[in-house]
Amino acid sequence: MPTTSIIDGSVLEGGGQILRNSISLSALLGRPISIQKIRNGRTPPGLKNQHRTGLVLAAEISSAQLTGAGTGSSQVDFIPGRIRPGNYLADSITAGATTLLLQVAFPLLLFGATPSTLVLKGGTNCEQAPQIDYIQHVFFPFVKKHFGVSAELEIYRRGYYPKGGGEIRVNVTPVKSLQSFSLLERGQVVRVRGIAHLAKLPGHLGQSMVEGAKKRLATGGIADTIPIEIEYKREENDNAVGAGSGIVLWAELDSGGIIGGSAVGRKGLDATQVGEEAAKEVLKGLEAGGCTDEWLTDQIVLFMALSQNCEVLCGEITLHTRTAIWIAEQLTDAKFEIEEKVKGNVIRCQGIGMTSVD
Ligand SMILES: Nc1ncnc2c1ncn2[C@@H]1O[C@H](COP(=O)(O)OP(=O)(O)OP(=O)(O)O)[C@@H](O)[C@H]1O
Repeated sequence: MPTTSIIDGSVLEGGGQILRNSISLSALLGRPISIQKIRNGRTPPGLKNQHRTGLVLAAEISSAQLTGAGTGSSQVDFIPGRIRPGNYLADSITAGATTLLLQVAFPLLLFGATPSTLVLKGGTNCEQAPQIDYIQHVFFPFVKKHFGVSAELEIYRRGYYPKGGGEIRVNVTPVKSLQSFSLLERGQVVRVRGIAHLAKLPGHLGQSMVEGAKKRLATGGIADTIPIEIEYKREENDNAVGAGSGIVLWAELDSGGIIGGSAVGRKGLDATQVGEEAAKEVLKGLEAGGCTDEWLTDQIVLFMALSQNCEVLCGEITLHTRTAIWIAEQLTDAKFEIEEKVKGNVIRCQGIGMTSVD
């Protein structure tokens, strides 16, 4: 058996991402790990329900021996076995983000021998996590186009904070290996698209989010020759557990890049402001000069490490991105390099060229 790698969960961002990325890599490489000082950068530290659910799901998929994964725990040990593709269900019970459950499980199923299906229950549109529409319209299109992966996502029911109760289904088609790519020109904005969604709230709030977003995009420099297409959708009352709202926008670049921005409705913030907030994020992402926004950048690091040779012009390099790079370099032989440009930053990765075993 390979020796156990010790991962310090308090390093850099010190949050849940360290767990998810290191568990995914451990399972894919068949390398036992012990993660210590879990979420030491957060208050309170230790495992929350969402993280625990993700760990259990990853352990199921990779036939792993998982110990210490109780709520609040500061150390888990994970001894991975064989990755078994199949149909999996995970329920965070709370409004814990389904998208973060996906983040830990998706890379494993991508390298399975046969297709898999994930049914994930919990929050679909929460703060501090990608909204499900971000995964559908920013993350998946990007990884499909550039890494050559294939996945279909259906949103059955939206789940908002605090009740959760959402449900998504993801069909994953496995790959033999990930494509390499070079994306060094930001290019021009072709169009901005978006979705405003709400449940158990008056329908006009959807319209206000759209108006707020459009107005802010226009005053923020999106030329009136660039199409802005934002739809809004109100869930049927019996198709949502709790009330909630939000909006996800994305600017499509002719280079193949995508810049997302989003906001979730909350008390004290009117719907127009929710739309404006999401638009401001897109404008900030565009201003940063990259082909990826700050969140997409940290989310593709693991894929870059598993691919052979990638380089991408990114916007802001966040602590999340630096953390993802740190984990990848701890657990794999991938080598990353960041080059600061006048506008944006190029991340280059000499990856490990992972191939599926079967
Ligand atoms: N607005 C957003 N749009 C897209 N992705 C987001 C957004 N906010 C956060 N994310 C993504 O969600 C992930 C959050 O990681 P983080 O370590 O903060 O996780 P966490 O499990 O919520 O843990 P913690 O509670 O420890 O912060 C990152 O991959 C980040 O890119």
